[in-house]
Amino acid sequence: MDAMLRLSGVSHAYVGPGGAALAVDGLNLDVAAGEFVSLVGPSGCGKTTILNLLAGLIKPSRGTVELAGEKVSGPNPRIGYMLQQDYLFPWRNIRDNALIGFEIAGARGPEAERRVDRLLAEFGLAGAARRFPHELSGGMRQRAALVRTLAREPDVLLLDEPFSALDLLIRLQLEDLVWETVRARGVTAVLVTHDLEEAAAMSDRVVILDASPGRIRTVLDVPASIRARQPSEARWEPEFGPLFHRLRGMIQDSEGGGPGHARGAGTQLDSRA
Ligand SMILES: Nc1ncnc2c1ncn2[C@@H]1O[C@H](COP(=O)(O)OP(=O)(O)OP(=O)(O)O)[C@@H](O)[C@H]1O
Repeated sequence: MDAMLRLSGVSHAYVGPGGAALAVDGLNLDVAAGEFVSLVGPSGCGKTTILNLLAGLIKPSRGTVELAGEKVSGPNPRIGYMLQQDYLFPWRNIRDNALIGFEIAGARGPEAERRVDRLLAEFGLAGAARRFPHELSGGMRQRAALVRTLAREPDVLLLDEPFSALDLLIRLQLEDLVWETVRARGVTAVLVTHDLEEAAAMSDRVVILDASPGRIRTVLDVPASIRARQPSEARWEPEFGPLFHRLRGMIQDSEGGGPGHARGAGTQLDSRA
């Protein structure tokens, strides 16, 4: 299958007063159309930098980033980006927040409004359409942010820890919602997360990055039985436990530690998550 996203020999260095620091080093990665890939690795290993490169928000110091065979040279409406914070405008109601992308593109009209209203209903937000962000729960705000991102029908969804600020139950609901949405629409997704369970339950493949600078240590294929189930159900599959333990072992290796290096329950990569 042709790659929807392709990173070829990509390196990125941030230049500061102390000189240049390499955040991503010679990365090669293909993500097929409709595939769901997670990036995991120790804090500072370059995960967000990789998403920003894919989004065209920063340019690689070396190598190329391609979207459907075309070089990414700046932000592209075919790519939607969702972050841990919802970044909803507090002075706009939920519906008007969701329509902002169309307004910026000069494309707000009856068709755009119909599309947003449909998505708001699908995401259980029809009754909240005229409410303002401060009147909603964190989970509802993230759903509203998701509606805003999906309204322009992106081919690619980049997700940078979008669930990490939410309570566990809300997080599980949103994982299912995002998973179902991208599967149903054939969207290509790249998720950055510190939650290994989340990565294993949502993805087709998990990319494990080395401590620093960003290099791929290994890529783990998720078994078909897990991929076939929505994330909340996938966790009950017999193969899930062994997969999780393999993933945790690889992460400990990538951090340069052995079994004694495990932290807490071992599902999170750092204390922030
Ligand atoms: N704007 C920037 N200027 C300078 N250095 C930066 C900048 N952004 C990130 N870095 C550095 O690049 C490296 C990779 O950062 P990045 O945020 O991509 O890692 P990460 O894996 O997403 O980290 P975390 O898991 O903590 O979010 C880190 O050493 C970080 O300090």
